[in-house]
Amino acid sequence: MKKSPLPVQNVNRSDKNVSGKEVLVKLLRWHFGHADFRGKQLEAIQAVVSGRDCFCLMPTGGGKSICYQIPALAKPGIVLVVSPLIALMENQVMALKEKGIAAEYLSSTQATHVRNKIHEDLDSGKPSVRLLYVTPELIATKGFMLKLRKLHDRGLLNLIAIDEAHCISSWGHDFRPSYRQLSTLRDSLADVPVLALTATAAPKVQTDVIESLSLRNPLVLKSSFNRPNIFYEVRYKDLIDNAYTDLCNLLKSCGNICAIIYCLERTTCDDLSLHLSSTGISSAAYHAGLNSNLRSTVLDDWLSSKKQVIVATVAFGSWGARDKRSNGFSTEWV
Ligand SMILES: Nc1ncnc2c1ncn2[C@@H]1O[C@H](COP(=O)(O)OP(=O)(O)OP(=O)(O)O)[C@@H](O)[C@H]1O
Repeated sequence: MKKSPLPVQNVNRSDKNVSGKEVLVKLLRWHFGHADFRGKQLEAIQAVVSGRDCFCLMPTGGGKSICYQIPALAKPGIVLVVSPLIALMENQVMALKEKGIAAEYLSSTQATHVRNKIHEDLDSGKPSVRLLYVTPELIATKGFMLKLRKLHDRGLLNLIAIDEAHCISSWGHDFRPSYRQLSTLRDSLADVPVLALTATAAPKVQTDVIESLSLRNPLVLKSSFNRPNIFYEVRYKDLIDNAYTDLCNLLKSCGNICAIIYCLERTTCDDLSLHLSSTGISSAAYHAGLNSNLRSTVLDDWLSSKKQVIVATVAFGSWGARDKRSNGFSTEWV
């Protein structure tokens, strides 16, 4: 059953009240069912709802999304979320909609009528959308920047959240040129607070992100990267008779688990996925060589447990296993 959202108008609009812990915890419990904030979440949320820029470093799965989702519920207006991957946007928007939260994403993969509907909402007197996910490429277009300025002039832009903010830095492992364009956001939308989120800890990257986005006196939050619930093991391919067989045995010994296997090359994904399927492990390949419909289907099948294992390149997203490559593949259990 969908919950009706806690009406924003019930929240007193003075910044002091909307950033109060009691109000924010109430929103967290009502909409997300979590008992309390974790790590640095509350500090990040309080900073941005009070209008301060924030740089937030949290490990993968640390709960970064809540840091911009709660502000969208605490204050009127729209939270713009810049995300590098359509699969991630789709996934978050779907999860938010299931919770009764008005979220949308804009991407070139959507049908024109879907995009038009979102634009109509944005152009209406009182847009219903609270979280709008977009790619950095869209921000770089003149037309969309104009739209953002109009929303801003009408006092409707609450926050700009930049997920995977390390992509802006050429020092990082994931530099994406379109992220560089985000540096224009500060010039065009000067007084909208910016929240930069990343799980990449290199100090050079942090400084670069803060400078590139022109964050003003940002609150810099860094969470611990110690993940006691994660077990790491490296197996060297040259010490194993057959890496595929070893991997199949490992998967089978874990029972009916859900897994991601990251590979360096598309052909390895296809090949390994076929191999796993031939041994009775339901799996699918995911990489940039597949069309977006197929990638969406693979993601849905995996999320709904129709497929047990996804064999992917980094196109599958920044879900954390990128740096753990060893001898051709790495795995992350979820
Ligand atoms: N305060 C909380 N209490 C309990 N669970 C939480 C809390 N905040 C977030 N979570 C849960 O933690 C998980 C990870 O959250 P989330 O996806 O936001 O992490 P993330 O830091 O954005 O990860 P990634 O780096 O992969 O994007 C989710 O299942 C979410 O529901």
